[in-house]
Amino acid sequence: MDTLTRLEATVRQRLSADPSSSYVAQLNARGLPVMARKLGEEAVETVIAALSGSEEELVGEAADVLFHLTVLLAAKGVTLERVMAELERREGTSGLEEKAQRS
Ligand SMILES: N=c1c2ncn([C@@H]3O[C@H](COP(=O)(O)OP(=O)(O)OP(=O)(O)O)[C@@H](O)[C@H]3O)c2ncn1[C@@H]1O[C@H](COP(=O)(O)O)[C@@H](O)[C@H]1O
Repeated sequence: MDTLTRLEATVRQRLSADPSSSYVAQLNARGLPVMARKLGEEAVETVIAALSGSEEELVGEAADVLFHLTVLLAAKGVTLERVMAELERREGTSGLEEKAQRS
């Protein structure tokens, strides 16, 4: 099992844990808007790290993005498997074709 899949399993368990002992449970108790805002904040911090931070900062912020994305998807009941299937579907297509299909 890869790291993200293990993280997803842990996050799914912790969503309903006691908020006093779990950050994921705390996020769940605070609700979807807070989870979404956290993901947005970490995305912005990743952009800043990419443009003006160190490689170490970029790695840390990218990990925070993946963590908060995993939490948001789990809270919405969307599996990583489904997201991966969407990426696999796109594998045979160039990014430009995908862009043209969307417009
Ligand atoms: N990978 C992570 C992970 N990455 C980042 N974070 C937390 O995400 C938060 C992001 O940092 P911020 O500075 O934005 O947040 P903050 O100011 O501390 O917190 P807020 O009050 O603003 O939410 C930090 O508190 C980090 O500790 C994580 N918390 C948990 N995990 C994983 O999730 C699992 C379950 O965690 P618990 O639910 O705490 O058991 C753990 O075993 C880890 O594997």
